[in-house]
Parts: sequence; C-alpha cells; structure tokens
Amino acid sequence: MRDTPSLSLMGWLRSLASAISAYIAPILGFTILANLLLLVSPFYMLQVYDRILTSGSIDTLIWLTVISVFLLGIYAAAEVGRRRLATLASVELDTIISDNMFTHFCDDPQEAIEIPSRLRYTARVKGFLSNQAILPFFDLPFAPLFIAILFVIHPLIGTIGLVGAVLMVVIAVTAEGATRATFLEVNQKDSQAFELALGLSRQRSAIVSMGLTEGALSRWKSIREEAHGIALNGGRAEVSFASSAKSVRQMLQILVLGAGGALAVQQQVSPGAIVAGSIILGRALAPIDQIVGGWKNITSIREAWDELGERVLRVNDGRADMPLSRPDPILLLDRLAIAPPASEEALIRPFRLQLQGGTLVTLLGPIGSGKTSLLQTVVGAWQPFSGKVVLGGRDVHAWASDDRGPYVGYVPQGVELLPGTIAQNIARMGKAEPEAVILAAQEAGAHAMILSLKNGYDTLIGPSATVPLSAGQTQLIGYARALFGEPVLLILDEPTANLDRDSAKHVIASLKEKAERGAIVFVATHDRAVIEQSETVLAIREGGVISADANRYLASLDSSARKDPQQISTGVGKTA
Ligand SMILES: Nc1ncnc2c1ncn2[C@@H]1O[C@H](COP(=O)(O)OP(=O)(O)OP(=O)(O)O)[C@@H](O)[C@H]1O
Repeated sequence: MRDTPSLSLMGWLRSLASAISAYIAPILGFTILANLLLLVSPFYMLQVYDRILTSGSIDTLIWLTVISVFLLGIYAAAEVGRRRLATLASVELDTIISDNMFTHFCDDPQEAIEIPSRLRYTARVKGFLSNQAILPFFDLPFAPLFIAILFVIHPLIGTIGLVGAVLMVVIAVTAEGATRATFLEVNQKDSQAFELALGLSRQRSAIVSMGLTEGALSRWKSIREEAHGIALNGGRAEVSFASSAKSVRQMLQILVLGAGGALAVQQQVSPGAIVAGSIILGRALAPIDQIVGGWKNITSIREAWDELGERVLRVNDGRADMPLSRPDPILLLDRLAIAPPASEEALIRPFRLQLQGGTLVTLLGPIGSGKTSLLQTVVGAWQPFSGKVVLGGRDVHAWASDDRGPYVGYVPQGVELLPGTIAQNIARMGKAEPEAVILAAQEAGAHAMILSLKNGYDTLIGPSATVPLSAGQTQLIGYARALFGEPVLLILDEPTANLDRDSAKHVIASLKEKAERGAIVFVATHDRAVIEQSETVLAIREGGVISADANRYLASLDSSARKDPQQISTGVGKTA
C-alpha cells in the first residue's frame, strides 16, 4: 500500500473520467438540465411573493404552479437519467477491470496473489459510481452560476454566497489533508486483519490441534484494537469537518435571509428575492457540502484507484489472436534457466532438452531443488529466467494461455479444484460433451469413485459443497482434468502422492499409455514405480539438470542400494 497517492485529486478525477469517457457527456447533459431546472423553485417563490401576493391573481398562480410542476417532473427525469448512467458506468468499469485483471493474472504470477485485494478495490470504485457519490463533482461547476445569480439579486447577497463557497472549499481541502493519513493507516490495519483471518480460515486444523487459538485471537485483537484506536482519533477530525461544513452552510443561509431582510426593509430587494436567494445559495453549496461529508469515501476510492493502477484500467481493444492448430508433439527447452517469480537469481542454470511425443520422462531432485519451479515454467505459468520453452515450434510464453491450454494437461502439486461441479472441473470450466468428461475420468481411474458419490458428476466442489473431497479424490479429478481433450503435453507434479496402491497403479499405467499414444509425458516424482515406466530421467542437482537413461539410473540405484535421487552418478550425462 502506498503512503501517498500517485495522482492529485484532479488527476484522479481526470483518470476516472477517461475510464468511463463514453458516459461523461450524457451525464453532463442531464446534469446541466437538472441544475438549470433547480432554478424552478426559487423562480416560483419569487413570482408567488412578488407578483401573486401583490396582484392576487389566482389564474396566474394556477398556471405558474402547473408549469413549475411540469418542469420539476422533467428535473426528476433528468436526475433519474444521470443516476442510471452513473450505475451503468460502474458496470462498465467493473467489466474493464475484471477483463484486465484476468488477462494480467495469466501473464504474471504476482497478479494472482493480488486478485482478492483488487476485487475489494474494484468494489469500492464501483460503489463510488453506483452510489452516485460522483454526481456532486458534476454539480460543482454550477456553483459559480448560482453565485452569479446571487450577485444579480444583490451584490451583498452575492458576496455572502461567494465568501461562503470559498470557506467551504477551504474546509474541504483541510479535511482531505487531515483525514488522509488516518484513513490510510486504518486501511493498512484492516488489510493485515483480513490477511490474518484468511490464514486462520485456511489453517484451522493446525490451530486447533496445536492449541494456537489463544495466540491467534490475541494477535487478531491487537490489530483490530490498533485500527479502532486510529479510526476513533481520526474519526473525530472527520466528524468535525463534516459538521463544520453543515453548520457553515446553515449559517450562510441565515445570513442571506438576514441580509435580504435588511435589504428588503430598505426596499433594495423584493421579499421574494430573500427566499429565492436563500434557496439558490443552498443549491450552490450543496455539492461542496456533499463532497466534504463524504470525504472519507473519496479518500478510500482514490486509494483503491491508485492500488488498481492504470494497467487494470486500460480498455481492452477486444482483439483476439487467431487460434492456432494442434501443435506437433515436440517439446524444446532451449537454454532454459529457471527462477521463481521476482527472483533475481537463477534456481536452475541454463540447460537444453528436446522431448518427442511418445516419451515418458521423470524429473527427480531433492526437496526444494526446483522440480515444481521447472514444471511451472514449462507449462507457461512462470516466465523463464532465460531461454525458451517451445512446444511444436511455438514459444509457450508468447502463446495466449486460453489458446495453448487445450494442448496442455497439468496436475500441480497439491491439486486444488475450482468451485463448480466435478463435471465442470474435468471439462476445465468450459462446455463439453458428457462423453468427453466421462472418458477423461475413466482414463484417470476416477469414474467409479465419482459415481460412488451421491451426486456423481454433479457433485459440487468449493464453498457450496456438502461433503468435501479427500486429497486422493481431488488428485484423481485433477488428473482427469489434465487428461481432458487429449493434450499433447502432460505435466504432472507428484501425481501419485495422495493415492492408494491401486489408484497409483492405474495412473502410472495410463501415463505410459498416453505416452505410447504420442503424448509427451513429463512427471516430477519420488515414486520408483513411475521411474520404472519411463525411458529417461532428468535430475536436478546443485542447480544443474542432468539426464540419464531410466534403466541405467535404476540399476545404479539398486547397485548402490540407495534410493535418494541425489545419488545418481553412474551413467548420467549432462543435457546438451
Ligand atoms: N512462488 C514462489 N515464489 C518464490 N519462490 C518460490 C516459489 N515457489 C517456490 N519457490 C522457491 O523455489 C525453490 C524451489 O522450490 P520448488 O517448489 O520448485 O522445489 P521442489 O524441488 O519442487 O521441492 P519439493 O520436492 O519439496 O516439492 C524453493 O527454495 C522455494 O522457496
């Protein structure tokens, strides 16, 4: 979270306006109409006090009333129009941000972590428009017009209006300076509390089993208490500014009435002008009053806008690349070096490897050596530190994820499924023929297990699930998802880790079968049974990748009677 916003208030308003530019002109049109029609009531008062009361003409009064009511009807329609447009603009903005958010989510692993907070910021910005809190900013430019009318009524009344408006702007500017720091501090504490709550909800078992409840609760309480303390102190300033603005506005209206009364006694203005002047002053000051009263809200939106950043606000040009055909099953890791996102040092030094369809390769290495990192890079989730991953002649990282995805099956370590049904998860959340879903489940050895569930393929996963799936069940469904659509490249990270012997046997047999049918199968594993089915092993050792014939590797393991993959030495040659 930044301490100061990157944009000034005007800069922020300009940036917001450009994001919803299509709506600005129509909202402005309705605003002009509504503000001009706001003059109907003071004009009506002026006529009633100065003409009707002196002439006693009931006919004129009736006509005047009918016309005024009609014009106020148009005013109401203009208000509805601009409010509706503000809501539509909020929907448009939400769509732009969501589209961009998911595009960046695919491009940059760091963006995935940001999504929950970005969603909270988006809701704030959207609320600013849908709650019509933006409209006082549209009304503000009409304040000079109303003050000019006050000058026409009488220079003294105009001067009171002008001084009052300047005073309220000073209150607004001071309020911004005085409350911003507090607001940002409270927000920071709120985010800390939110992250702690998220951690607690994910680690309930560890907390309960090891008696961490009291410690977690006191940590939570201390963050909340700090936030409350700051909010209470800062809240006092905020309430003072809002109340000052309100009472200044009331006082000014009294002053205008008083000054008007004095001028009327001296017959410098008519009695109607006193009432009209007071109403017009009220209209001139209303937007400033609303802006000062909602300052906390505005600070919060500006912060959200800043955090979202220009990137997620850029309008999508809607262009889509031409989908590419099924790639040839040739995987080239070309001088590929691996590093976790944002890391400045390579975890795995450059290596070269080419795999053809029909091969099953196992990836070995001690814990933390970079197996998962290597697989994440090969599937396109992480950018290479250097070098390229080329599938069927196409650079995986320059290939749009949605277009590339159908040709890649990936079972990550610790599979997690998306909220939805089992069938939707296997079908990768897209539309699919039931036969294709069932085929993938059968190949993964998950079909019987799924049918044994009460709702079969319609069993819900995620927050709406009645019964959570076990780790093994989740892994099998994750494997079926990877097999769906017959991908060219299958990448699996410890696919047998949570499985019983029979399921593991089925998975290994199906991997072998997939390879025999032409796919490239690349598996990180500690499971000897997988290595026995593979032709080649790759081992990560001290930041380098070495390759070996799987049979020779196993023989060397047996001869040394050590099962640690780090021990490969015999028959292992460096990759090109
Ligand atoms: N998302 C990430 N961001 C930053 N660093 C990461 C990330 N994921 C892994 N690392 C780091 O990369 C290194 C290798 O981790 P990786 O998970 O690739 O190892 P591994 O060989 O798969 O281990 P294991 O056998 O335990 O699964 C670790 O030091 C880890 O801290």
